[in-house]
Amino acid sequence: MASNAGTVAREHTEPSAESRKPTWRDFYQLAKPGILFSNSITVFGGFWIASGQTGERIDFLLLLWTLLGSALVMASGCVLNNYLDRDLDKLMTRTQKRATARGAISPRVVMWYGITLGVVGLGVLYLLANPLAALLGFAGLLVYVWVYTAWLKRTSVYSTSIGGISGAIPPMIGFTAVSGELGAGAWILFLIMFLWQPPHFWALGIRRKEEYRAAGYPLLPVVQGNHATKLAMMRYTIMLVPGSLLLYLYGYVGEIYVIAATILGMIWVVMTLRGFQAQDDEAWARKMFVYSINYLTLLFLVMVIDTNFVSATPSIPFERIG
Ligand code: HEM
Ligand SMILES: CC(C)=CCC/C(C)=C/CC/C(C)=C/COP(=O)(O)OP(=O)(O)O
Repeated sequence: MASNAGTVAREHTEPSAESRKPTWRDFYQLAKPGILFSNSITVFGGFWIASGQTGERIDFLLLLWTLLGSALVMASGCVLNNYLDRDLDKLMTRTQKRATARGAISPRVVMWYGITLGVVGLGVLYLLANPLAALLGFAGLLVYVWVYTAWLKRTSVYSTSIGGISGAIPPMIGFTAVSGELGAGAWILFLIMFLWQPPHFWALGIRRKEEYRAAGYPLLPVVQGNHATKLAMMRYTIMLVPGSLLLYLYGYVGEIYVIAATILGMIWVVMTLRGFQAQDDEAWARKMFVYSINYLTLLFLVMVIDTNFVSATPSIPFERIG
């Protein structure tokens, strides 16, 4: 199936000499900047709520190093993901313009670009944050590049859920950069991100099911169909509501967060339920995908605004203290 589709895709999309020329923009895009930005929001969230528990000033220099180090490590993961997926990325409209799929940059250069980003990023985390933050970065990289990209994405319907472990690590990096240990807050943020990712990705999977099928990826919508995928999405969005409230139960955030997280989560559950009556699954899935990103951004925004700062030291920014 995959090889037939591949022949068809290649016939229509053989890149011209012009499209083969690499640009600086290609190198930038290989790091998947949109995904880096959202993941950095979660690093920031982890850093901020851990800072709330220390009773000390926010260490803005440490914040800067943590954001830089984690962004470099995540960029490394994205570049290496593009490197490893360059054959199948040719077969999907969504991905075939990537420099790796067009053959615009030599695979060796891309591989070394990814490795360099990773080594520098892990070095920044190790030397300027702490060894635990670096270790988590390394674990995230390993899961994303090796377990998800090189292994499960091509072979298993469980790739999305297990790959979600890597996307749940960035807020833990932010948290441990401050605390130096894996406190309850780190695990709760892990849980929130772990539950958020499958509905985020399956929305896209339903919308682009035929592309994924043609490329040969055993994604849930491809293997079990839209209905089974909607049921699975519902399980995750429902669990996300109580999951997100654990931050309040453990004293990291206040009541404003509780109200916002409940409303945001319930909207997502209702949207998921509406999927069972949708006339047009692709249109519904597009809305679900957009909402997943808005949900994540708003949840972390409110989390940061309503962080409980345990100390009444007036030097803490925004005076959201005590
Ligand atoms: C198992 C984990 C994940 C999978 C499989 C996944 C999959 C994807 C895919 C395939 C796209 C491309 C959409 C397109 O080109 O139309 C995408 C976009 C996006 N993802 Fe995820 N994602 C995951 C985790 C995350 C995480 C952890 C974040 C952020 C915290 C995130 C944020 C985004 C954002 C902001 C976009 C849109 C921007 C862009 O396409 O550059 N994703 N995701
Ligand atoms: C600490 C660390 C390194 C964490 C990794 C964080 C990270 C980059 C999470 C995002 C996961 C993601 C975008 C998966 C999509 O890959 P895909 O291959 O399904 O997407 P594609 O088809 O667009 O390439």
